[in-house]
Amino acid sequence: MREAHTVEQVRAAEDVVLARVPDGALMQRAAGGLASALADFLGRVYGARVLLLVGAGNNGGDALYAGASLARRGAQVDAVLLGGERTHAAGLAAYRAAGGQVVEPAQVRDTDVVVDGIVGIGGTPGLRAEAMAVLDMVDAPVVAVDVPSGVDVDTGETPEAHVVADLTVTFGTLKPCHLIDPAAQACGAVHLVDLGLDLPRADVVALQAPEVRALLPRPTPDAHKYTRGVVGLRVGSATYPGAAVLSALGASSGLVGMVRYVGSATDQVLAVAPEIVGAGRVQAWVVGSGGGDEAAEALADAFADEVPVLIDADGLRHLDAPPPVPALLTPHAGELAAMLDVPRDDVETAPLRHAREAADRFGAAVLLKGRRTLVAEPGGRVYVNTTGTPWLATAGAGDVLGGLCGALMAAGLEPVLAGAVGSWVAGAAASELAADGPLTASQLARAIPGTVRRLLTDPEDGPW
Ligand SMILES: NC(=O)C1=CN([C@@H]2O[C@H](COP(=O)(O)OP(=O)(O)OC[C@H]3O[C@@H](n4cnc5c(N)ncnc54)[C@H](OP(=O)(O)O)[C@@H]3O)[C@@H](O)[C@H]2O)[C@@H](O)CC1
Ligand SMILES: [K+]
Repeated sequence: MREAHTVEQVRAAEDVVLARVPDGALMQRAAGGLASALADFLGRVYGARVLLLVGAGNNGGDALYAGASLARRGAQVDAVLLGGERTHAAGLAAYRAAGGQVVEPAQVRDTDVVVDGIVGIGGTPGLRAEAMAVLDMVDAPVVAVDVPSGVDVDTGETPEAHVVADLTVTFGTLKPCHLIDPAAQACGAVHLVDLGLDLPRADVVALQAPEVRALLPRPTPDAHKYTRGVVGLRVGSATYPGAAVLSALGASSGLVGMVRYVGSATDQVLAVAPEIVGAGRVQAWVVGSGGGDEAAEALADAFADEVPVLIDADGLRHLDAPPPVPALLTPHAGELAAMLDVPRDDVETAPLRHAREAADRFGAAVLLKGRRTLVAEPGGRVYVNTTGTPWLATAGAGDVLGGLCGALMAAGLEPVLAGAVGSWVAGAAASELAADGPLTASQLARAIPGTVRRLLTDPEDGPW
């Protein structure tokens, strides 16, 4: 599992290590990792041109020590000191001793890479005018030190100007900005340098293949269809039968023993999945996708069964109070905005904050769909999904996801984990199917069993 810790958690863990290692040792470790990552990024060191943008704090110190290391190995390194007098003194001395040059902004030359050491976890969001001016002058790939300067580290928000990096080399642990959009998009690839920190439990995490594999329900040797769980679908409507079909395909990925369908699209559902049966006892309901005006009644019927419910799309419109059963709500940004009565733009610029707020307000797990889908539990953890491809932004993919997550709930996963595992599997299936090309929602649903099989047999070897 990848964990993202807050600035406060990182500082506390660093303090413990700083108290027991010699002065500067932690920064040397960080800068050593940064220098190696820069060497890998450049492909060569001798003769490579490197431009350091050095801010006033320790982030600039990291850049200077890494620059010194590259200069000693024959790189031509220039540094612009944006912090003036307050530049990290020991880092600057080491840098000069290694042959690194200090230049004025006006002297900035063509370079092979820009190293953003403007500001790290000690910064406030935004970039100051001088930093922006220098960034405007250069046209080269950017490697960010710890975080892309200017982003909000703890929330992943980008309220002001910020660096957009090709690679971010971070230290000790990830921070929320490395996982959560929109800041995550400004990080480029993320490389973590281990500092040996002893860190507490993180509130922002991203499941990886081994955890997903461990969480996936699988039949015991003596299983029968009822012990594996039965999921019920109250989705689709006369107007939107397709949503029922896609939800049914998502739920029929083989992860539960049986799927039931109750609604007005039975013929269409049976045409694609003849194993689906009608009304009866279930361990979880899926309500809402394409439900139109039928969704209100479907929701009330589902609640009456007192089993966990996944509520999507039209079902969310009828939710004005916390659901009376354990629930997973699966809005996209527009639906979440309506649930919280805020503009859609607010949700898109601050997805973490709004997913958490909705989870608290509705007392339910909230899965906010997006490039980086978030699954928040009330007052607790947020799971960030890192699988998937931009091609997954296609009509009906949400219906498939709803069916899949509902099946996982029926199989016994608690709502937040059903959301985290389901979104991981759907993203992984999309990547396997079409990392670089188009896919449709029905193709996605049909790809899920194969992805699950590969994950169960060889978790280290997928394209995830
Ligand atoms: N702790 C450790 O042991 C280790 C820490 N490590 C490294 O240290 C970094 C944290 O260093 P830090 O605490 O010195 O803060 P840092 O991020 O450099 O910035 C603070 C300075 O920036 C300024 N400033 C603020 N906002 C600004 C803005 N928008 N634009 C421009 N300037 C702005 C602010 O000054 P101000 O001008 O506001 O008075 C202040 O002087 C961390 O990210 C990692 O890289 C590693 O070496 C591993 C070991
Ligand atoms: K930085």
